[in-house]
Amino acid sequence: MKQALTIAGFDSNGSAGLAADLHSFYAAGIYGHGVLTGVVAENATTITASTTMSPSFIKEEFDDLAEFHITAAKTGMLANSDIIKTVADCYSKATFGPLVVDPVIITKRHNRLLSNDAFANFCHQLIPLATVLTPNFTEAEELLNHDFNNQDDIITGAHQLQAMGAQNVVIKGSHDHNQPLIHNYVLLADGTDFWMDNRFVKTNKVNGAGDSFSAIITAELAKGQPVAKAIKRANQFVDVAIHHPLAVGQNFGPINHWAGEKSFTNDSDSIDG
Ligand SMILES: Nc1ncnc2c1ncn2[C@@H]1O[C@H](COP(=O)(O)OP(=O)(O)OP(=O)(O)O)[C@@H](O)[C@H]1O
Ligand SMILES: Cc1ncc(CO)c(N)n1
Repeated sequence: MKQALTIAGFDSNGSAGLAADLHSFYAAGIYGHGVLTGVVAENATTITASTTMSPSFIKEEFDDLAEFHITAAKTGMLANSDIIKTVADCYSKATFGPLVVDPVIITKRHNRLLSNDAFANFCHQLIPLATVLTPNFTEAEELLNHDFNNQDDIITGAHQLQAMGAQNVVIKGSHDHNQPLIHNYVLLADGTDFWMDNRFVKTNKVNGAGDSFSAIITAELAKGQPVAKAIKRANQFVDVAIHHPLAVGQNFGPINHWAGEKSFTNDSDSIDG
């Protein structure tokens, strides 16, 4: 059985974080393990409280997973510099395969999930471990400390993130309600690149879209798929999952992992590497 690991926080409303990652692993046919870093209490509108696991507890979780044959891992909410240091240290000593780093810095509802004083640790200790780095538009701007004003800025930004140590970079596009498309930019380790343009859907059911995107990349890498194919597969999964919303939550809500799962069985061989 192929096995993957998510190193992430739990979101009480189930739409994001570790729960979304495990839904995604399951949908991709992968067994999922989880190193819990923290918990957020979230209703259908906003996060109301959060707490974190201690570094010693996180280390214990890593130690207990050493006996499993995990072939890819991802990070989600790491919250603070102590957790980043612990995760970077534990991951470097483990043999968990490629690492997808999703910089969970700020949510769509503008809740900050990474403390400001943890940016330096994130950049110096985690980004160099990333097989794939998947910031959203705002996170990429924050990591590089400058705004993107056009597509050339995004391309330059991805190269800068690669120079910081990430092998492959996906900068997820901004969401503009007046624009028909979301432009997601992919820069691969060999210097080749491409855009994934998705039709913008006017919906509030997009919680955990980014977590699920990085989780499906992880699941595909755990199966041994090439990076480009894993990224395209994840993009298709999330796109289908957003186009078939679930009636969960009176306001914001989750993407539909069941619909995403069907996209695997329908045309899993149709994506070029
Ligand atoms: N409204 C939307 N319509 C269509 N696609 C969307 C929409 N929102 C997000 N996506 C897709 O979801 C994927 C994840 O991108 P997004 O920018 O939402 O990540 P994120 O901000 O990290 O998500 P989150 O923090 O909620 O997990 C991308 O492939 C993007 O194209
Ligand atoms: C625990 C957690 N991780 C990530 C996000 C953002 O998707 C969230 N809302 N909660």
